[in-house]
Amino acid sequence: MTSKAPCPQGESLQVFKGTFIHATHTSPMETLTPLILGVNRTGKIVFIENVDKEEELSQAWHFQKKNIRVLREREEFFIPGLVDTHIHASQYPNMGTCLDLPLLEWLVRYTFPVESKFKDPKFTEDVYTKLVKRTLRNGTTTACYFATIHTDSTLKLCSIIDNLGQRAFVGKVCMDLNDLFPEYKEKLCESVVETKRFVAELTGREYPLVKPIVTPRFVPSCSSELMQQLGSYASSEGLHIQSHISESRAEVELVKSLFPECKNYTDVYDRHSLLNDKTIMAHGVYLSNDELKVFQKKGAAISHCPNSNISLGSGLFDVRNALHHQVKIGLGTDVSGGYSPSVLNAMRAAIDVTKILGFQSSNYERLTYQEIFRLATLGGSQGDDRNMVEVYVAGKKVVPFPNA
Ligand SMILES: Nc1nc2[nH]cnc2c(=O)[nH]1
Ligand SMILES: [Zn+2]
Repeated sequence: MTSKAPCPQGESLQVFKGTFIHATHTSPMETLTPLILGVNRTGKIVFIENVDKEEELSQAWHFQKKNIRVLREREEFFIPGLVDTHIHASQYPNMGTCLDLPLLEWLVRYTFPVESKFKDPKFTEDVYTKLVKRTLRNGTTTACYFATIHTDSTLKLCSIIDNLGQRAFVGKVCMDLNDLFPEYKEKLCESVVETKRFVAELTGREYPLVKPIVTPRFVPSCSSELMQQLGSYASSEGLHIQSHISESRAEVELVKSLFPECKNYTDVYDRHSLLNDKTIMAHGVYLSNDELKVFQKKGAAISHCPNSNISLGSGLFDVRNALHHQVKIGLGTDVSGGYSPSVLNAMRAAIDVTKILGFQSSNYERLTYQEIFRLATLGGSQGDDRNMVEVYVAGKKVVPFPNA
């Protein structure tokens, strides 16, 4: 996206004029008005300038001023696309239901059964098409998806996303332990081989916007051997990693009992090479300050999933404390632990959570609306190195995260 683009003759453009609102590292919400923006046929922004350049631009780019779409003042405005940093595409059939149990029981009773159904190609195509269309309608232009353990079904999700034009990281779920629902798990070797097949096939398809992400489900579902192999594979290939961490008290206790030699939950992932600057971990409600320091040091990010944390009764994640520790934070809907596929809903839930934390301690520094807007946009894009393009607004270079 650059204002210094060349100006080919006769290229057909869509041109818009109006208020633009965005977030930067130094300002959680900045209103730029009025600006004029041109988009070419491939959907690329070719210029953003002050409106006083309108005449000059219309000559350079050969568009007629009567064709400019002028946004209604105070009613219409542009914002960046919303980023959902944690969503289970495969849990869409359960969305809005089945929220009467805490996490570990909820997984066994409702979640593993629905995910098992994705071995059926017809079911896969039907559900994933509806889900991706729904997230796009809700303004999600980028998403980090969990699919299921089924490789071909997960590849189908990728092709649907590519077709519908969303930007995404997609993970084939890896899990080799599941005593409570043994129909839904893989063998250790199968999980690793299938992850490699998934990555190879997806990479080979060269979708411009859809990339793989290595996805161990969470510590209780993965053997130490599986985590080790996934960690070293992700490192050797430079792949992104996603999982869950410290979502509920019972889960944290379970992990403690499974890995008594580790200092804490974060240490388990760290010892298995799963914590680095390409990692995004969902929830983090019960992370200690020591663990947050490790996140900061490693450059790992947290997906704040407030709707899910409340719906499953997991707890309240303290975003302010994590930001004080300089940890990267984005917002996640966590469908279907969260009952809504909308990042706007996640923003509302994040506001509720910060208010509740404010009720609990009088000197708590609540998040502002503007900071929550930044979490939903720029915050969620921080780990995506594909965003590292030069951005010019009205001829001025914008550096979203100068120190990142
Ligand atoms: N919310 C949520 N937490 C998890 N932890 C492990 N799996 C899941 C899941 O599917 N949803
Ligand atoms: Zn989740």
